[in-house]
Amino acid sequence: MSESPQGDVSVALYESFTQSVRDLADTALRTNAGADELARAQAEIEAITARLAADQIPGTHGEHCSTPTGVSGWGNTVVGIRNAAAMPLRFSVAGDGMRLWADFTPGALYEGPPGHMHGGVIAMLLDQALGELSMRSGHPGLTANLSIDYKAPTKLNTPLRIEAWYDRTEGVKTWTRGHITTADGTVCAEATGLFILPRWVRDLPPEEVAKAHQHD
Ligand SMILES: CCCCC/C=C\C/C=C\C/C=C\C/C=C\CCCC(=O)SCCNC(=O)CCNC(=O)[C@H](O)C(C)(C)COP(=O)(O)OP(=O)(O)OC[C@H]1O[C@@H](n2cnc3c(N)ncnc32)[C@H](O)[C@@H]1OP(=O)(O)O
Repeated sequence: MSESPQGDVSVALYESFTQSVRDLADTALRTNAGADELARAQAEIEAITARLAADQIPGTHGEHCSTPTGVSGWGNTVVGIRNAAAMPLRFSVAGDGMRLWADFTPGALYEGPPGHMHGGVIAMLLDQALGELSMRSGHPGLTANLSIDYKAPTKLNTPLRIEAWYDRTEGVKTWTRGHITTADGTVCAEATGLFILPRWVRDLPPEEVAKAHQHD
């Protein structure tokens, strides 16, 4: 059993626990249960929440578990394995760090136009993909600019692929690009991002900056 930063809980158990919470959110959205059943379920959910809240970290997971250059990803709203609001995306990264991708099928929780993904959620996923690629390519930074062209409606409950690749670096500025495609290769949205190594990181000793990475 691998140990988490917070104790002797395995990663697999965190993943499975959080997936159950996600399933609850999806089911809560789509259930046809009547008033009595909803009231009973609500009381049970609130009891579980109170039980788990009896021992919890203050603030956010990232604040609690990060160092200046070692960013904790477990609470991340796109990839966080402990974040029930995250899909979560699971990126594969090319050996040279110059490209990454993830396959996913968004469900009802991510709806904007009926039956379609919310444009803000699309932007959020692309921000993460392009930002994570910036880091994986060895040029970490915060998003300074993200530009998105929405080319075709992005259907829910349909297999999609998100992909990001390296473009170029000029000093502290790195540009990456990416898109979301359907199984037949239709591009639903494409993006360009500018990621800047912030001044407060630039002011760290160079050996600290070189260690910038994302961990559990
Ligand atoms: C906490 C992470 C720290 C990052 C590095 C460390 C470790 C990274 C490791 C892991 C990261 C992990 C996961 C990341 C994955 C995905 C996360 C998704 C990404 C996000 O969700 S992230 C949140 C949203 N994001 C923000 O919250 C940024 C708010 N913002 C700022 O924090 C500042 O605004 C900043 C830092 C952008 C710049 O500030 P600054 O003081 O460091 O830079 P400064 O002013 O010195 O400019 C230097 C040169 O950039 C040019 N420049 C500046 N801003 C520009 C702009 N907007 N457009 C075009 N050019 C611009 C200047 O013109 C100058 O250019 P020149 O040198 O050519 O004159």
